[in-house]
Amino acid sequence: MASVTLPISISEVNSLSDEQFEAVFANVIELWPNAAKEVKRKRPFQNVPALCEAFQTYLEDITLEDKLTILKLHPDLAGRLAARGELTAESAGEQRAAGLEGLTPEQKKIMDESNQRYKAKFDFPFIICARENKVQSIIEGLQRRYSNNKEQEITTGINEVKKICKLRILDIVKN
Ligand SMILES: NC(=O)N[C@H]1NC(=O)NC1=O
Repeated sequence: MASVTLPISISEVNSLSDEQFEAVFANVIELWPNAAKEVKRKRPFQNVPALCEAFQTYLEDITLEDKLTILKLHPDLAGRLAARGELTAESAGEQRAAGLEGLTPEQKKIMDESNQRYKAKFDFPFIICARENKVQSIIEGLQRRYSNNKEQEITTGINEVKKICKLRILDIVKN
């Protein structure tokens, strides 16, 4: 497969082979290449917003089971994978942008405890679009959203996945 040099334009997106499209958009939803397999069939796209919209619609239309699987594929923020350097490149960049690499020991303890408590209640990790937040708003979100019910948190989590997805697409395709 010919490699693709990023970023690309929307007309280049429309001209990619199916295989190239799947490879380029494989991780716009964390560790969920199935989305690109579906969305490639919706080509051609008029513009970048239409491409983003197709991924958002995909996320709305999948089964509850797939939504839960997607939520569970996300790494904890400032968690074990981050400490081991085992995040995807995308997630590592997002966590860095939010300032999560520079937590004080006290903030790290709060994050660890709050992440654990959240996961014990909902059975999936706390998800927030890190690039639209900073350490303080992430910690506040973790604590505030803990009091929601599971249905609310599935909806909120998937909405955050949509924001993460859109920013990842905008890193790939120039507007
Ligand atoms: N847990 C969680 O929110 N993880 C994600 N958030 C984000 O912006 N990138 C991620 O991997």
